[in-house]
Amino acid sequence: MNDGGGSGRIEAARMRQLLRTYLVIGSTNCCIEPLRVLEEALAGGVTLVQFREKGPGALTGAPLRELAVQLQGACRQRGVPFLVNDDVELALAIGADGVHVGQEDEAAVRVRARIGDRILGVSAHTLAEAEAAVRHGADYLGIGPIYPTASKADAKAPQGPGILRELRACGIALPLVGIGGITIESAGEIIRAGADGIAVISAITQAADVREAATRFVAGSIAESS
Ligand SMILES: Cc1ncc(COP(=O)(O)OP(=O)(O)O)c(N)n1
Ligand SMILES: Cc1ncsc1CCOP(=O)(O)O
Ligand SMILES: [Mg+2]
Repeated sequence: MNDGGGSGRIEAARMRQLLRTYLVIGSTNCCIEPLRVLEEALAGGVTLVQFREKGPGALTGAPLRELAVQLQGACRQRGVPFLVNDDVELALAIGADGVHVGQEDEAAVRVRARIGDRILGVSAHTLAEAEAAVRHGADYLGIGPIYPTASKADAKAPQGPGILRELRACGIALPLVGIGGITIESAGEIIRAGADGIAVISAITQAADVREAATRFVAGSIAESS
């Protein structure tokens, strides 16, 4: 399953649906067992999952692969696509539904050649980066950080929702997801600014009640789209 719904690249309309409540998760983001956090978030209705194992204490080697396979299995049980951040080798090895790469990672045009029709997400911070990613075969763009974040040590300066309005005004039509410091309270503004969804790490993974937090994001997303 890459949830393109069969052979060929995923349709933009389907990609927009998947981006509505996009969980990004790694062991360093979780206060309890990552599988338990993911299962609670899936029960709350998250629509897409990215495995992002980065930062101090991040797993490597066999333990990293084992966690990836474990989390992917939980997503498969719920029919939610599972993407891998940065590591194209790992994504291909475990049969993930796609990858997300940034401007400092393997070039999007080469990743597209390696992954075939699987989902390809690319980070963009400027119109030029967004236009290049579109040319190079991205299925969606990750835009941010929108707000300050403690989950990415090397994050660029927060841009605010205005970057989303700018990209849309300049003709970027690809599915967009906002990321960076997004909370339940700020999610609506991200959608109104032009994003198709929101990507979240800490507001879900570090919530006192993960399922409830995910549920509130999903409910907010539905309300914004109605
Ligand atoms: C959905 C989404 N958007 C942006 C990012 C950031 O990717 P990148 O710039 O490559 O930084 P790292 O996440 O690799 O530190 C993302 N991972 N997901
Ligand atoms: C991976 C990434 N890319 C830009 S900001 C960020 C971290 C988002 O984490 P949080 O939702 O906890 O701010
Ligand atoms: Mg990256």
